[in-house]
Formats: sequence, C-alpha cells, structure tokens
Amino acid sequence: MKRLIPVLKQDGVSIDLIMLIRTVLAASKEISFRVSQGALAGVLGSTLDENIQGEVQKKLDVLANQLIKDMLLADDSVRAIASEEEDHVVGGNPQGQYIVAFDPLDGSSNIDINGQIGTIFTIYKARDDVPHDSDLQFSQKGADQLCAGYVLYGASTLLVMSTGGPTRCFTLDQTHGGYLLTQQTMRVPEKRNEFAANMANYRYWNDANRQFFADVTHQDEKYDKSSMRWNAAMVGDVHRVLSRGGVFIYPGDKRAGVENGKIRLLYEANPLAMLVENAGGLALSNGQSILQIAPTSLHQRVPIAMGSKLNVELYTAATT
Ligand SMILES: O=P(O)(O)OC[C@H]1O[C@](O)(COP(=O)(O)O)[C@@H](O)[C@@H]1O
Ligand SMILES: [Mg+2]
Ligand SMILES: [Mg+2]
Repeated sequence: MKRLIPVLKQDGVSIDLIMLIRTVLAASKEISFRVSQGALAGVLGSTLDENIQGEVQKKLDVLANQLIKDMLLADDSVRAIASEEEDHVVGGNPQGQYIVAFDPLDGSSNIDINGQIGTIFTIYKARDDVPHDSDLQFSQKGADQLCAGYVLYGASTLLVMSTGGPTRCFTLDQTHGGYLLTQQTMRVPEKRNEFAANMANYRYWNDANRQFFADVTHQDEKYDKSSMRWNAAMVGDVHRVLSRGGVFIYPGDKRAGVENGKIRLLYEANPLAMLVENAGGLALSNGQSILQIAPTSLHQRVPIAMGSKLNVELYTAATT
C-alpha cells in the first residue's frame, strides 16, 4: 500500500503544501491516540465554557483545537488560522503562504458515547491584499481551496482528502503511525435513497421541507425503499455518503440563530463540498453551488444538501 507523501507527490502537490498537510496530520494522530484512550486520557465531558456560537465546549473540542493551533502556528508556512473554537482569526507568520481553517472536533455530542467524530480542515493560499491576521484572509470562495480533508476517528482512523484532484481515502496504520492509501478514488453513486437529516427539526421547517420529507418517509415512488441515517456528526454522515451514496441535508429553520441551518460555511460545508464534488457528487445551498458562495463572515452558516447528484437535485427542486 502506498504511503501518503508519494501519493501527494504523484498528484503534483508542491513540497510546501505537502509539508503543511503533514503538520495538520501530525496533530490528527495525536488526537486519534487521545480519542482511542477515551476516559483513560481524561478527554470525556464538558468544560464550563462556551464558544462564540454559544455552544458548550467539550474537553476534547478544546484539546483538539489547542493541539492543531499550536502545531500550525509553529509552522512557518502558515499566515493565519481560523477555527470553530476561536472567535477570530489568529495570525501566524506574516510571510507564510497559506491559511488554514478547521473544525477541530466535529460531532462533539458523540464524544461521550464513543460515537463517530472527526477533524475537518481546509487550506487556501494567503491573501496579500489584506492584513495577515484579518478575518478577510478567509473571505475566499470554497472553489479556491487548495486542499480539503477530514480525519474520521471511527473504528479505524481514516483520512479523506483532495488536493484538487480525486477524493482519496487513507487509513492510519497504528503500527507505524503513517497514513496508507486504501481507496484510490472515492465515487458517490448517482442515486441512493438514503437520507441524513435531523427529523426532530420537522416542527421548525418550512412547508416545502416538510412536504419533501413527508414524501420520503411515506415512500413516494421517487423515493422507493428510502431509509434514514443520522450520526449527529456531519463528518460521519458525509463519510457514509462518500462511501455508498445518499444525501446529507441541513436546512435553515424557524429557530432563532438557525435560520441558515447549523453547518458553518468555512470549515464544515466548503471542505466537505469539495470532497463530495471531486467524488462525482453535488453540494448545493438553496440551489446555489456551495463552492461559489462569497463568504460574509467567519462563522457564517449555510443551509446545505450534499451527496448523490440525483437526490440533491430532487431535494433542491422540491424546496427552492
Ligand atoms: O443534531 P443537531 O443538533 O441537529 O446538529 C448536528 C450537526 O451539528 C454538528 O455537530 C456541528 O458540529 P460540531 O460538533 O463541530 O459543533 C454537525 O456535525 C452535525 O451534523
Ligand atoms: Mg462541526
Ligand atoms: Mg466542532
């Protein structure tokens, strides 16, 4: 099995970018180890703090954020970072050529139940036209991502990543501590009636979304043999979609603060959209390509539907 770096070199990725990806992955290996140790490593439970989005921070949210942040800020190629757990952009080396955004721990509510969790990351070229530590560094479209990936801390630790070409899957070999290529090219099937949505939000959805999910659950012939899957961790749900098709949907709803759904554009929607589209799937927000959205703020949320092309199109036709 091929190791990560030769694969990246073969894909034509520059040495500088490869070195930065290595930094992100070094942090992921440390997180993977702590996750596998669970209560033994003291990583379960909550802190007394909230992040800027009013969510209670879990100990592992804080730990994962600190590990990734420290490693990235020690890397000279990093001009700035943005994280779900940081209110604002944190400046790095003003001469660094890259910026990195990440969700250090996605699926925080799964930490304490030994469920699927992951780290999502994205890398862009730094902007020379704005200060190095400005939020505006990250005011770039998802289509400009140089690299997008996630590490899924599941039964095995997987890395799913694209550097502009195909979406590839690597498995962390715990015996030597490196990621090995285990799926050369991931392909999202064109259609699969497997839906991931938080159905408990039905009461908050608009009529179009209610009607769509009523059709799905009442087996309208278009959604023959449909089934529901919900991990409460987008990274796990999107991994299933990438592996065998289906669709992940998080619409906006009537709750204050959830008008645009819960998924953050910069470090959740954009990287996962790039991975899904580079595997032949589709990722839309109210009918618009997620990757073409011009960001308006760092922690901006967007309604999303991503996965098998036909399923995303059917959903979009019914709700926009
Ligand atoms: O179950 P809910 O509250 O509707 O929301 C679940 C969604 O929120 C998220 O957990 C947000 O991620 P964090 O755990 O990083 O805050 C998504 O991964 C997930 O799909
Ligand atoms: Mg998240
Ligand atoms: Mg998170």
